[in-house]
Amino acid sequence: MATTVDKIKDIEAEMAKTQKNKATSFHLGQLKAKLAKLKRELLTPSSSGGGGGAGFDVARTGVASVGFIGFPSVGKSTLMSRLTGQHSEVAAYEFTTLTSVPGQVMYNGIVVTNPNPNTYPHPWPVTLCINCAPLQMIDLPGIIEGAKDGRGRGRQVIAVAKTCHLIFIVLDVNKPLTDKRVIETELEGFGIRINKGPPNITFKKKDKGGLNITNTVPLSHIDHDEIKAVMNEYRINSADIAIRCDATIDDLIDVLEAKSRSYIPVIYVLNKIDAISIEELDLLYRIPNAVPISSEHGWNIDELMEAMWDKLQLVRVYTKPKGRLPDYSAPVVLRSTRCTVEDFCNAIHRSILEQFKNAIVYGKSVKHQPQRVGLAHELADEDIVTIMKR
Ligand SMILES: Nc1nc2c(ncn2[C@@H]2O[C@H](COP(=O)(O)OP(=O)(O)OP(=O)(O)O)[C@@H](O)[C@H]2O)c(=O)[nH]1
Ligand SMILES: [K+]
Ligand SMILES: [Mg+2]
Repeated sequence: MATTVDKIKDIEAEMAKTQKNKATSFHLGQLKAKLAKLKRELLTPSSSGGGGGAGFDVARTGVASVGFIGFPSVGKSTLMSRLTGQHSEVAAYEFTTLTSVPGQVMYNGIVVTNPNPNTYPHPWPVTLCINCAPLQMIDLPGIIEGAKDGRGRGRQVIAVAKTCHLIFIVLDVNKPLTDKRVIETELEGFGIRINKGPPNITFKKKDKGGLNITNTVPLSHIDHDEIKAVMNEYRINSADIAIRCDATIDDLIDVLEAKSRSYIPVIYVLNKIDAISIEELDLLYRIPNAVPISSEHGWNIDELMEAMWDKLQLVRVYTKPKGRLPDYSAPVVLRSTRCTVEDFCNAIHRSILEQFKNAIVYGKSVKHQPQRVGLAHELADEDIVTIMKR
């Protein structure tokens, strides 16, 4: 019996020899959908095509975790030791790291809360926040091309990265830059979408009425035939599909496969810049979302930390006990997708909700300084909050 990998190869071969035009678009849509389903099968651990074997996942600590992905010997473990002080074996030979190694870094973002009372929305003096947030770093074994299809232990490695809040794709600047594309393809093949959000497509299944496809922008990549072919392949006969971006067939499939897709920010960590010239370094600075560093020499690590903080989009909220100054020593750190007053209360202690009356907020999330808000109010970075009890 043909394995899932074989079936995938067959479909890919057929797609390669099928020219894209009006007459073939239905067929191509069908093939793409088939391919997506087979790939999902491959990623489901219990499937026959699956790699099996123990995973590398680790207990999560801190407010967010950052996974290190890269080819062997690009310097992931050197970076890990540099950032966290956590020892992770470093050596010149490939596959030195054999399992996941977690460590913690305290992001020491210094927050100047009141540089100018006229422009800053609260009346307290300049204060520094030192320990801003504990972040978990996860050093991982090196992967090789074909990892997503089961080569080496790449699948387990990428599976850990898929549950992280940020991925460092670590590259050796002495190696060809095409490595970047290879790693991206590995992650994409595993359902990870890099530095982008879900496509702006809404999709609602219905019991009857057929397919109702609307688009608010012209579609230059797909026609309705292709969309129908994909839906047909997913056995969806009736649905409202509203497309609000110039979507591709892959975007549509991502929406249908939403459960197995993860949208994760990535920083390209371009390591070993100690081995190149200034002219070469200038070129590296043109690559978007990249930070050139030297793990070994500790060069540009601060810039990497800042880029990490920006990408994580964490929200620091300071508590202000009634009648006292805000406590800047230890912010409550929330993720930007879950940063309501209710999330804030839960992060402190569950029991707070039982006595909650309202919250008094100073900061960027409110129009008036201060403003009384309820549980559903979304907080912003550096807000100051007093919880009023009943
Ligand atoms: N010149 C230079 N060498 C580095 C740098 N960082 C790491 N190395 C060297 O690169 C080699 C591999 O480093 P590791 O940290 O073990 O690389 P890794 O990516 O963890 O490797 P695996 O665990 O095998 O995947 C070692 O010889 C390091 O000393 C750097 O910034 N500059
Ligand atoms: K190594
Ligand atoms: Mg290593």
